[in-house]
Amino acid sequence: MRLEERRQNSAVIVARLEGLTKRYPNGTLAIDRMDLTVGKGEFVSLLGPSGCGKSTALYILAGLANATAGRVELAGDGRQVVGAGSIGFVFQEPSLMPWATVSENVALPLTLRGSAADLASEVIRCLTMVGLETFANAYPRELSGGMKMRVSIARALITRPQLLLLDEPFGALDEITRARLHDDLLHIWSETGCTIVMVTHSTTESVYLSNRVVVMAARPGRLIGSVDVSEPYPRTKAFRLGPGFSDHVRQVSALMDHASSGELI
Ligand SMILES: Nc1ncnc2c1ncn2[C@@H]1O[C@H](COP(=O)(O)OP(=O)(O)OP(=O)(O)O)[C@@H](O)[C@H]1O
Repeated sequence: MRLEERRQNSAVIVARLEGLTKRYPNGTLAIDRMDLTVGKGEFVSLLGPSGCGKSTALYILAGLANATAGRVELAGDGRQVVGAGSIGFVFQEPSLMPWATVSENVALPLTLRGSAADLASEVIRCLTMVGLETFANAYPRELSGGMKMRVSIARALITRPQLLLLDEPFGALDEITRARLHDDLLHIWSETGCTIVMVTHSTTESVYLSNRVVVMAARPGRLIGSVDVSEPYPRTKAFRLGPGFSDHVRQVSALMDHASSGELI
């Protein structure tokens, strides 16, 4: 999808959280009245110190956890239920079935749904997007950490989601693998036109990838500010080395300092 089209689309709302509050049964107030609107085609990062409720917010957005109070709207149509299939989720760990091949792992969401039509070609389409088409018959034990994460991303893409949610997907990877996956994720975002919300701990990662970085603070988990990364795509190594990148990293770091002030680390 072209940038201009993305800008027009971002007026269309894909997800909206209003007054989102989550209290766990043990009394922990994980999120306190969080408001967030995500426009179609956006790449939004949720950043904040450990325990500020990033994953909880993402799980609620995905329909994998319930809010205690507040509203979750998806696709801007006022529905409060998550439309299964229009959301893809990438977990922190690749969480692959060790006894199944790469293809079988990627096919899982469609297999569970019982929709077998075009299964093989859909699997190849997704494996090609992550550069693993020649590993279709391999087993997870034969793959590196980065390749396992690629399989996990391919599995999330198999339902052609409008909204792709990623929970700190690159935290365990080395720097070079991480940088490659950043570029591949941006390519997938551009090719599919999907909307992305990603949880991360990394200020630089959030600035490199996103058009908007939303910063949260802990105890209670809440939103404290956001930075629009108004730098053009495609983003390349030149962007990482340029002044636009460091300016935005400074802005996000200032919010992170604010988010972490008074925290015990
Ligand atoms: N199932 C649970 N029961 C009780 N408390 C929980 C549960 N899950 C998370 N919490 C607490 O809720 C708060 C928010 O947790 P969450 O995992 O959403 O934060 P996070 O920002 O994603 O953290 P991290 O960056 O460390 O993954 C934390 O204080 C955490 O201990």
